[in-house]
Amino acid sequence: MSCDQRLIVALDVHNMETVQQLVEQLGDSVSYYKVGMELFYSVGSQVITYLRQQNKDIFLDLKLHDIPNTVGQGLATLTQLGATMLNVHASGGFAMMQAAARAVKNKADEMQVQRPKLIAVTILTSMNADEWSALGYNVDLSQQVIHLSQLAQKAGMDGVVASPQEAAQIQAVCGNEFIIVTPGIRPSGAAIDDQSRIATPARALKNGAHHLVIGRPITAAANPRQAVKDILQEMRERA
Ligand SMILES: O=C(O)c1cc(=O)[nH]c(=O)n1[C@@H]1O[C@H](COP(=O)(O)O)[C@@H](O)[C@H]1O
Repeated sequence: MSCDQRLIVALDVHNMETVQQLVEQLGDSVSYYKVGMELFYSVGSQVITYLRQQNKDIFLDLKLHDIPNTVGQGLATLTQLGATMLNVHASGGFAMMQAAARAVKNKADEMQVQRPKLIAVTILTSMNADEWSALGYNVDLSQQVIHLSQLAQKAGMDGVVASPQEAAQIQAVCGNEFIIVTPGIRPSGAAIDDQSRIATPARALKNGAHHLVIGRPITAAANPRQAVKDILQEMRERA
């Protein structure tokens, strides 16, 4: 089974044994993995070293959100790990995103390595309209996703994380080169879990997503390799 760079499998587990089992089981069918808070807080940078040894691309998803200096310094450190892509929260603001972009570029230049892509999370895919309005913003959720995407682009981000439901609008205003990463992907019939703004893999790709982040529909499946195979099939047939 050949892999597809558009699929990023979220390794939301908390020990190296499970990581190794999954990566071995998925073999050549997956070339891109996401390491998030659960795994990174549990095992630290050894997972990055391991995935690099396996020649995998890595999205290190730690969603930094703090004052510009703190985020910049944190990202400079993370840049040294050699991940393919890093992220921050767009709601940290324009100056924070600028500081983030600058810090990653400076560190990569200093180390003479390829600069990791840096993307901004717009509004979490778990959030629905009711939860959004409870936060007190007087703007439509999807409008805010578009606004944050434009702000992120202006601040020098390479792309955004958004739901597949907003991908088409983001592409329309930010262009084809701007990377759109969509979690909230559920193959038809799969459990929705804590996600809200979801779509199938095929729909997400049609809407313009460059990468699909998929976790539990693969990692919690009885047969993760078969789950990947089915998802890849769906991506190819209907994309
Ligand atoms: O930045 C992310 O990756 C992310 C942003 C977002 O808005 N929603 C979201 O679900 N994610 C991540 O994407 C993954 C989705 O996992 P599943 O819901 O299991 O497919 C999780 O690791 C989340 O941390």
